[in-house]
Amino acid sequence: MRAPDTVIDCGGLGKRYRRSWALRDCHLAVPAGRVVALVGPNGAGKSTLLNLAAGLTAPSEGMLSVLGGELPGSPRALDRIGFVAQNAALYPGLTAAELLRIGRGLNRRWDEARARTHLDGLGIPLDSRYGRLSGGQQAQVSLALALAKRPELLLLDEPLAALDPLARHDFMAVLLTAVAEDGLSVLFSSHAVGELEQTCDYLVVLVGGRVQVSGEVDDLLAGHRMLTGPTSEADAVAAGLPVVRDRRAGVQSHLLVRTGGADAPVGGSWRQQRIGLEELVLSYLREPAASALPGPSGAVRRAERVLQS
Ligand SMILES: Nc1ncnc2c1ncn2[C@@H]1O[C@H](COP(=O)(O)OP(=O)(O)OP(=O)(O)O)[C@@H](O)[C@H]1O
Repeated sequence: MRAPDTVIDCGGLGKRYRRSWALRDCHLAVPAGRVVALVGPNGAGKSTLLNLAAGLTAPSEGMLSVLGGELPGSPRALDRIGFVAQNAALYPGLTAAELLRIGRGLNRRWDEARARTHLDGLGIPLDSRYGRLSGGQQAQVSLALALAKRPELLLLDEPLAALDPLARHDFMAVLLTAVAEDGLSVLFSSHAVGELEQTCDYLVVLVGGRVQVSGEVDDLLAGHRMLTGPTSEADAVAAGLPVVRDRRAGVQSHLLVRTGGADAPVGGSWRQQRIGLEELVLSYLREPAASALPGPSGAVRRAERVLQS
């Protein structure tokens, strides 16, 4: 089977719970082979999007497909997707070994040796009851179960939320090893924006149920500049550029602008520098009206990939 170009495609996707919309008019084309961070404030719709991709709930409007055209929840999608829900509460009275046995019975593809090696390597005893393990160990058992399916796409809903820094590090190390070995794609929601730059290579920011930012991390970082200069000239500079965030601090102003990759066309007393992913994400979250979505260049790149394949 040919590997898909995209792992999540949606257009005009909406999900309504009674009168309120959890997601509205979402358009995404997430390329395969990426570790994708899904970021946004509480209630932005992250879990809703992950649940839709896992096939646990159905869209109210629009279209959503996974793994290059599969219907979420269909047998072909279920076989190829691993999902760890938010606060994944596995049966607390069962041991890790018993959970593995259940997984083996429920999945057509099941790599038990991999799961055992994973848990052995972290010193997690297979005969411990899940409910007696620490939060970090429970997260590792959930990850081991999800990876034992050898999924092509792994969906993780806030996997790091309850973990201390060391446990987060261990969790991401196991995940990134699996990504390197299997080439699987990962979509994980997270509030830990400070840690994303080391772990993800694609970013989706959801705000108020809509996609505010989506793109390759490298492109996003290359495509923004922080401009610093005299407030007396800030209006004139801002007028000619797509400004994401405008901060006036006395005589000096800071403008975060989208440049599309090149330096911004400013000189004189203005300095410009690149920013890190955390600052970029926080700037967009503080300015919900700003957006950075794939324009024609993204569409061209996708079209080129299709033509080359
Ligand atoms: N089953 C449900 N019934 C009714 N409303 C729901 C349901 N699930 C989610 N919602 C609503 O949909 C919106 C999006 O919720 P969702 O859980 O997807 O956000 P989130 O980004 O994952 O939030 P958090 O970061 O707090 O986990 C919220 O307003 C929430 O109250």
